[in-house]
Amino acid sequence: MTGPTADTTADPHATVPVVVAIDGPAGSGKSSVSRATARALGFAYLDTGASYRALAWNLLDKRVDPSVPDAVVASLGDFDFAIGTDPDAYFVRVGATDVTEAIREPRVTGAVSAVARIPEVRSWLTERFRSIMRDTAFDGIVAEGRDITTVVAPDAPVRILLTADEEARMARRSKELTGESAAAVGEALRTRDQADSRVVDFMKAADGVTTVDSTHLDFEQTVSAVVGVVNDRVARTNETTPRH
Ligand SMILES: Nc1ncnc2c1ncn2[C@@H]1O[C@H](COP(=O)(O)OP(=O)(O)OP(=O)(O)O)[C@@H](O)[C@H]1O
Ligand SMILES: Nc1ccn([C@@H]2O[C@H](COP(=O)(O)O)[C@@H](O)[C@H]2O)c(=O)n1
Repeated sequence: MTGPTADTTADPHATVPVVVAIDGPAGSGKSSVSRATARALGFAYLDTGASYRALAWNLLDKRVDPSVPDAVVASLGDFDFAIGTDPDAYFVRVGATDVTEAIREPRVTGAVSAVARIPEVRSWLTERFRSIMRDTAFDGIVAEGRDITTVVAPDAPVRILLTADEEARMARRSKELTGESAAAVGEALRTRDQADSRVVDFMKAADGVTTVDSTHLDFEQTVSAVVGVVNDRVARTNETTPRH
């Protein structure tokens, strides 16, 4: 299915990719819902958290301490990572190593916030994200993370805060991580949100950002709600964009 496209003002025959920016706290459904939304719209999907995770994985692999900013920044020079943006062919690689699964391990999750709070890391990755969004061959791209609506793509035509109350998020995460106790899963989720929200505010919607609260929605209903916001915002953007 082909999704909506945004008109450009300069050339009526040219289109720029529609950027759908989605932020939210841990376990709110950003990755799974964004990927399903991208699939439904025929768009690309950019998982920015996976890039922060890949960097944390690389540091642990090279025995660099993620809490030492100078060492982390120095490692960026030879940080060679690639991420798949086709929602049907998702992968994360560091050099020749496929780390798609490894970056979800608790040891990486436990290290990632320290890495993400370093300003040089944020600006280095932000540039990568912007170039991936700009160069996509798809009609649009759904990019999800913590600062996409506010820092990475504040001018995106569609900006969404995807949220759910803490109880629902903890329950969903616990279901996935069957090897860990619900208490440990809940504590890890809360600690990470607290650390991350000292760096960027993803708990409340910035001006112009639409909130989708999935607390009382199942997965399919949440995807439909997000697709509905995209179609509505793109239709409005096209109505108000002058044609030449
Ligand atoms: N509306 C929903 N109802 C039930 N389960 C859901 C819903 N939305 C997402 N989920 C499930 O919740 C779990 C967490 O979702 P997901 O990993 O996409 O969250 P996330 O926001 O990307 O988390 P993190 O930031 O920690 O990576 C997944 O198992 C997903 O399938
Ligand atoms: N835009 C973003 C995305 C992620 N982070 C940091 O990465 C961690 C992992 O993200 P997940 O979405 O995969 O859970 C997250 O805890 C943040 O520390 C970020 O800072 N900005």
